[in-house]
Amino acid sequence: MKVAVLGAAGGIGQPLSLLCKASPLIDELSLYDVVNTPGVAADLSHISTPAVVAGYLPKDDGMKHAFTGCDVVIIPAGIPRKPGMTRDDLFKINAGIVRDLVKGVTEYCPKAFVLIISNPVNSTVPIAAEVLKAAGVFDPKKLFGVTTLDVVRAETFVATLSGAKNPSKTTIPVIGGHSGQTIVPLFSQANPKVDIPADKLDGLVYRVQFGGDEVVKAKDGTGSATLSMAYAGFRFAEKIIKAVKGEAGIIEPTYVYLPGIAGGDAIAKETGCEYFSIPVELGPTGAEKAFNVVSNANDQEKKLLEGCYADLKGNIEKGIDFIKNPPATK
Ligand SMILES: NC(=O)C1=CN([C@@H]2O[C@H](COP(=O)(O)OP(=O)(O)OC[C@H]3O[C@@H](n4cnc5c(N)ncnc54)[C@H](O)[C@@H]3O)[C@@H](O)[C@H]2O)C=CC1
Ligand SMILES: O=C([O-])CC(=O)C(=O)O
Repeated sequence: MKVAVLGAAGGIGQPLSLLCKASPLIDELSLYDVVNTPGVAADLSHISTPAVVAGYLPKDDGMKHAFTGCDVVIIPAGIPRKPGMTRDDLFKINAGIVRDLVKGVTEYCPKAFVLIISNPVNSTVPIAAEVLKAAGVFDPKKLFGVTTLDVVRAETFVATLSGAKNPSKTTIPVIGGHSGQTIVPLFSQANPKVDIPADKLDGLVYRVQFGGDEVVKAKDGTGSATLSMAYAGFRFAEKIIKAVKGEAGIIEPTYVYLPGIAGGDAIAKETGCEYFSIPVELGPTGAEKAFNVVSNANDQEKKLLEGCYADLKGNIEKGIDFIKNPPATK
């Protein structure tokens, strides 16, 4: 199992690489960034776990060496938000970064599972899909927008009300996209059931939708969530790796191209969105089945979903357009 982290020297990349190095499921860890990967790799390589670590920079065919033979590619490369910015404000810089890295994937590891963390996820995943399509290697079951941090936040914040001792033992579908009102937690479908006092519900939903802003504000100009994102990114990557290795029954929400996944067409029709975060069952070939939790949303959640669709469709179009009609100066 060879895993690459692209943007490995960054705020997310370093702790995510640490978690990968600590995992007994990974044999080879490839760290790629435009800066500092030799140092990060040297540091991690002293940890006494099986994974063999190597760091690469763009020079000396670094991309080729870093990507070749990879089974899983995790992409947290790109700039983070500062206070006052939306995730969409990151598009100008991060769209081109994701495009170029995924072009590298098409050349050197076209069969890899690709996990996109770089924001705006609502648009960077369609960008990745268009690049993979253009190269004739798009497998929708293998491309994922990582929305696990929204799920992790929902689990954590709901526990402050329910008093659950281990927040991660409550399953909460968080669906839609990964920004503001496109993030829709379906607390009515929590398992085990959670009782949320009516006067607390709006505040709880808001906290899940704008949890990222809470961290951006607290970090006061030095970046956005990195440690919780590394945790969430590793949690999702580990689930993919376990599914690939044959573990059955793994289900997690993730942002996927719905028409390419069993059960996805009906959800795309109902939501009007081709890309959507939805619980999917993971298996050896990737996202094997999408679960239509949208149909079971209650009235309050249906209202939230209307707000989600309105924003998400534009974000998806913007990503697709970036590849189909490239701006002259990018
Ligand atoms: N999906 C999610 O839930 C979350 C996504 N994010 C996003 O993750 C991204 C990274 O955030 P941080 O790690 O905090 O940023 P950072 O600035 O600390 O690290 C980004 C890294 O990417 C590298 N990089 C830039 N261009 C590159 C290229 N062409 N090839 C390889 N590496 C390149 C930089 O050198 C840097 O080391 C941001 O876009 C942020 O918005 C952050 C938190 C949650
Ligand atoms: O808020 C941000 O910009 C980073 C992010 O996606 C999150 O923390 O959910």
